[in-house]
Amino acid sequence: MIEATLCFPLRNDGGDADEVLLIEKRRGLGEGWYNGPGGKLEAGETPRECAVRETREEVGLEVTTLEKAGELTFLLDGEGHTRCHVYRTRSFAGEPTASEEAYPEWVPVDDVPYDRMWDDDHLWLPGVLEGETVAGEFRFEGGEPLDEADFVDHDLEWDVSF
Ligand SMILES: Nc1nc2c([nH]c(=O)n2[C@H]2C[C@H](O)[C@@H](COP(=O)(O)OP(=O)(O)OP(=O)(O)O)O2)c(=O)[nH]1
Repeated sequence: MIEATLCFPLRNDGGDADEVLLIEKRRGLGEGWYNGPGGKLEAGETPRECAVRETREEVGLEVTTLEKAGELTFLLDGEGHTRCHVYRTRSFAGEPTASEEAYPEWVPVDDVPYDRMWDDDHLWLPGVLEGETVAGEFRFEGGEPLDEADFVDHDLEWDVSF
């Protein structure tokens, strides 16, 4: 199974609302959709190290003090395809900048463009952005690539400890 990560940097907008740093993905799986910075683990890397590296590579932000918020398993045609470790953080240095892989954008947490994201994201990302923890299993059907398969059903468990 592919091991991958997602990282959701959060900041206060100066009032009483929060914003999340999303990327518009410019290539690879999920191209053209919004997501958090993230990607696949490299050899010898921990999920946390991967989330830090991918966020640096994709948007130039140095994130620290990552809080584990989720563990998501994506199944394709009944077989484990990707396990994704989800983090959030309010600690980072630098300014988001575009890369070959991603255009970054601060988005109000109440205005996340779920219609331009993976079909399952509206089920778990709102809770993650509110500070909850989640374990989820998401079943897709229709063959590779995963981002062209149909999302068919899911199980979610909230308030899990990692
Ligand atoms: N939000 C969300 N992210 C997902 C879903 N499924 C899924 O694989 N992802 C994430 C996990 C990874 O962060 C990312 C895919 O990995 P990636 O960005 O490295 O893929 P890629 O094909 O572009 O790989 P690369 O060439 O850059 O190595 O998509 C999903 O249903 N929702």
